[in-house]
Formats: sequence, C-alpha cells, structure tokens
Amino acid sequence: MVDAARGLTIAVPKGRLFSEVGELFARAGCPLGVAEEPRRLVWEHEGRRFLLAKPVDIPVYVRYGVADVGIVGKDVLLEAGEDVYELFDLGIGACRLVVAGRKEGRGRTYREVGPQALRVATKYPRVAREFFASRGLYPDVIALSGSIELAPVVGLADLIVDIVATGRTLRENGLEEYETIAPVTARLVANRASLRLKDEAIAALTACLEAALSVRPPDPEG
Ligand SMILES: Nc1ncnc2c1ncn2[C@@H]1O[C@H](COP(=O)(O)OP(=O)(O)OP(=O)(O)O)[C@@H](O)[C@H]1O
Ligand SMILES: O=P(O)(O)OC[C@H]1O[C@H](OP(=O)(O)OP(=O)(O)O)[C@H](O)[C@@H]1O
Repeated sequence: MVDAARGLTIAVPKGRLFSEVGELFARAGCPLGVAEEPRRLVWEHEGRRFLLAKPVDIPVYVRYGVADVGIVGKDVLLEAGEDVYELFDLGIGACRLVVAGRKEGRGRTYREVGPQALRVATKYPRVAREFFASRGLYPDVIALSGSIELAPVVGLADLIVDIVATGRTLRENGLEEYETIAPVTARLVANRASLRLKDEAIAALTACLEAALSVRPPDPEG
C-alpha cells in the first residue's frame, strides 16, 4: 500500500526529531533513504521527495504547498498559526508546554509573582499571550530564541513558557513547573490543496504510519 504514497513531498524536521521520524517512517515502509541527518536539504527516495527544514519553518513550507505534508511538534503548530491541516498524532517527541518560574514563586498567584508588570520570557509568544489572557493577565512577553530558563535565573523575567521533557533543565536552574499549558507530540500536517489533489497518496501514507505505530516494539524480555 505504501507505493500509493509515492509522489509526495514530505518536509522533515532537522534536530532532535529527525532520527525518531526516520525510524518511524522506515517501519512504515516509507524510508527517508538517509542514515543520519544529511547536509543535503532536498533529496528523492523511492519516488518520494524529502525536504529538511528547521522545525519552526515546517508549517510555512506546508502552508505554501512547497511540501504536501510535514512533521512538526504541536508546540510549533500552536505558535505558528499557519493554516495547515493536522492529520495524525505521531506520538514521538513527547514533552509539554508549561509555565515555570523560580521555586520560591510556586504557590503564589501569577499576579503576585511579578512585583510590577509581570514579565514572561518564551520562544512561544503567541501561546504565552493566549494562556495569560485566559487568566485575565496581559504580561510583558519577552521573545527569546533559546536557553529560556536563563531569563528567570538572571532576573530578565518572572516566569517562562517553555518545553519540559525530563524536567532536568528546570531542576538544574532552581526552577519549577507551575502549570501545564498543553501536552506536546509531533504531528503529521498537510497542505489543504494537497489533501484534495493527492488524497490517495496522503491517505496511504497515514495508513502506513498508523499501522507502524500500532505494532508494539519487541519485548526485550522475550
Ligand atoms: N527536551 C525535549 N524533549 C523532547 N522533545 C522536545 C524537547 N524539546 C523540544 N522537543 C520537541 O521537539 C521539537 C523540535 O525540537 P528541536 O530542539 O529539534 O528544535 P528547535 O527547538 O527549533 O531547536 P533549535 O532552535 O535549537 O534548532 C520541538 O518543537 C518539540 O516539539
Ligand atoms: O526537561 P528537559 O529534558 O531538560 O528538556 C527541556 C529543555 O529542552 C529544550 O531545550 P533545547 O535543548 O531544545 O535548547 P533551547 O531551548 O536552547 O533551544 C527546552 O527548551 C528546554 O530547555
């Protein structure tokens, strides 16, 4: 059936999702054809075309139809606001979007955490604004590109909105999760026109991924 998924252009995220995506697609019978993250950004394998892009840019490639489908974290999707169709939860790259801050602040209301205007540092300004607006709060949202946990440690911000997986980065910086905003996993997303024009190929790919995910990995105990 996977042959039916030929002719698709698939946007694959570079970075930490790349190897898990590669393993899942190989199990689904749709191998990327590269053993590790390549330097080449566009390639073809078994009748499918792959693009390698930064995670944050995947919704853009899909929205403009340069890629028919793409793989992207739910965190990026929530922030992007791009008009793409979310097809399928791939279950990989599990983490969560949270509000966190210094340990001493825990248990206080958000109004009490910041002495004057509440300051929130994040890579997810839209998500942060929406979350705090739902609490009737309109903080000063400071957009950063990474190492978000640094901001409350050095007094740039009162709080952060960021990804937590193991919790190690928070712990090692004297921070704590205050509240979960949303669970996050990687999603398969599609361009809306491709959904109509290449519906069979996209349905075939989704079916193969679903089948791969339903097969439990072998039990190491035998
Ligand atoms: N610590 C983590 N554990 C598991 N999944 C994570 C973690 N951090 C992020 N993710 C998920 O993996 C996706 C890709 O993360 P990755 O770090 O590769 O990209 P990025 O945040 O754009 O990094 P960079 O800006 O360093 O390129 C995120 O959008 C999120 O869904
Ligand atoms: O709970 P943990 O397992 O410690 O993982 C969480 C960390 O992982 C991500 O950072 P990343 O490594 O992508 O670095 P960046 O924030 O600088 O992009 C995230 O932004 C947290 O900092």
